[in-house]
Amino acid sequence: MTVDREEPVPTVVVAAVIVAPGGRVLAAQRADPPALAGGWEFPGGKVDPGEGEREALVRECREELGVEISVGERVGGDWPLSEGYVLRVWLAALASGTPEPREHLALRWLGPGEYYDVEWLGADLPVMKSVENLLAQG
Ligand SMILES: Nc1nc2c([nH]c(=O)n2[C@H]2C[C@H](O)[C@@H](COP(=O)(O)OP(=O)(O)OP(=O)(O)O)O2)c(=O)[nH]1
Repeated sequence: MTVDREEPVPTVVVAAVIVAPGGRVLAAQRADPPALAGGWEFPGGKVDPGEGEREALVRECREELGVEISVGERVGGDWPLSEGYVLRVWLAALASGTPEPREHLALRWLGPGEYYDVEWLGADLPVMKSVENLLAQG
């Protein structure tokens, strides 16, 4: 009998790529920690124990931006983050409200041609590339 060494379960970070008419996507500038402050990401955060991933996405967008979203299709699989964390990403649309930076330094809507105008966090740059391809397919 072989005994598999158990893989530690990674913490899941969920993020929403909120897409608005014209292919605009919402980027958010992190306020902390110091190592990440100033970098741009997609709104989201860690899934709480017992919470569903889409549920966490809706909660984080409510807390961070003051908006309600509807969650659409998944973007890719597990995007690598630092050790012990994985990033899972979904497309989303605004259902109600106007995003405001409650926890971020700033928000920016990036239209096609502007997708790389911000300093994306390392994990988010390939996500942006994948989103660009998805949106180009229509
Ligand atoms: N939310 C978010 N986090 C990201 C992205 N890309 C990326 O590398 N991260 C990293 C930054 C953080 O180390 C971690 C997410 O932590 P967080 O601070 O957003 O989580 P949280 O809102 O649950 O915060 P907290 O309760 O732990 O303070 O994942 C992204 O696109 N969105």
